[in-house]
Amino acid sequence: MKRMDNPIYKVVIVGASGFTGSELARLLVHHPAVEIMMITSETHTGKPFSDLHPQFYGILDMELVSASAVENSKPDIIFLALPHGISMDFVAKWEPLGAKIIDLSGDFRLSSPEVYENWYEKNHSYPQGFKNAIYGLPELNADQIKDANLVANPGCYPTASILALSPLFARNKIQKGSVVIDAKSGLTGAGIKANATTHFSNVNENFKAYSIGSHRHTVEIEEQLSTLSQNKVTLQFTPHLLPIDRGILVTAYASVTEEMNQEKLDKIYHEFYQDKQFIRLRKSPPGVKDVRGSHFCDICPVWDARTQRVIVVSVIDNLLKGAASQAVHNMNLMLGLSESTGLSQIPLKP
Ligand SMILES: NC(=O)C1=CN([C@@H]2O[C@H](COP(=O)(O)OP(=O)(O)OC[C@H]3O[C@@H](n4cnc5c(N)ncnc54)[C@H](OP(=O)(O)O)[C@@H]3O)[C@@H](O)[C@H]2O)C=CC1
Ligand SMILES: CC(=O)N[C@@H](CCC(=O)OP(=O)(O)O)C(=O)O
Repeated sequence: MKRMDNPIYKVVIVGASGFTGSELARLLVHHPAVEIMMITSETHTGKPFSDLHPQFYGILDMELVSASAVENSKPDIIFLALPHGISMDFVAKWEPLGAKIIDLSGDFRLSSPEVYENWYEKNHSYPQGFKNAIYGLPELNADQIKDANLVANPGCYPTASILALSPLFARNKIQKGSVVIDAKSGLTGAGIKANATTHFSNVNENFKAYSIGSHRHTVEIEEQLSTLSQNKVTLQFTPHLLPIDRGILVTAYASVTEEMNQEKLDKIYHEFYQDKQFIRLRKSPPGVKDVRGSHFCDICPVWDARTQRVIVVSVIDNLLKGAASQAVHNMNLMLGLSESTGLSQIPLKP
């Protein structure tokens, strides 16, 4: 039920036929301060949304329209749930419309077009966009997000990795060059289109690393942790593909710059996240099902006295805290709403 005493903001989901687009719809359909005014797809224009995503049958049967219809629609918020390399053209075209734009792709997450072109190995068609884009990780950037007109929603692996290590980097407790991030993602991280890598028989009962030493999320994590610590951070990041639908589990390893013990480590994490309602600090290592379907990031920092290293485990749902619910959190901040509006889902377990 929409609250009629609140303004109802009009939102558009561009790329609603995909995984993050459909998760955005699931969150926004019951969000008390917004109305979904338009959902777009180029491939499925004219079809009811619930034909593509039958979980919405009788709930959101609205027809998908071409993205070109956005120009005449005067939305307040535009979510771009599009592949990187595609979003940038829509941002360039639609910034003058005056709507606030939340881009779920990687097109504006990095510090400059040059860094983007280096890691994404393609030209950037709208370098001017970098000037206005704010990195949309609410736990670190809430104040800037509130005033932003263009938010670059973080990548899924970077969300889990940055949140796992931020308390230590913010206090400059990490020894230079010591960080190793071992990350595992469920298959929906690869988007809705099947390919050889995501073919059932290549994934089922299988488990493998990919993009070793070269994944584009490496630089996204490095840049954010460098900004936080005001020191240039270089780290190793290795993603793996898990034979599950959704969920990311990160295990991060690091050496520290001063004497440490478990109590001290816990204190650092509790102080850093004390007012962050979607971060849950855990005493035992969390599993991906502990956060599935929710906006939570569960984190368990452990001091390994034998090796004198920190081991931090963090889990998120890649489609939610790693994408759609993070985008809604950003929207709440941009509209001056309570941060948790529409984000109170309890994780789905078993
Ligand atoms: N999946 C995840 O866990 C995460 C994804 N992201 C990012 O979010 C974005 C969306 O991801 P996801 O939902 O998984 O992707 P999907 O592949 O599931 O969906 C992307 C949608 O974009 C639309 N699209 C593709 N090309 C074009 C085009 N040229 N013009 C207009 N629309 C187009 C497609 O719709 P149609 O063909 O119907 O037009 C498609 O449904 C990506 O940038 C991704 O990297 C970020 C964090 C996590
Ligand atoms: C499992 C899987 O394939 N994951 C994707 C990352 C998903 C994501 O967040 O990608 P963007 O930065 O493009 O938004 C990958 O490794 O490319």
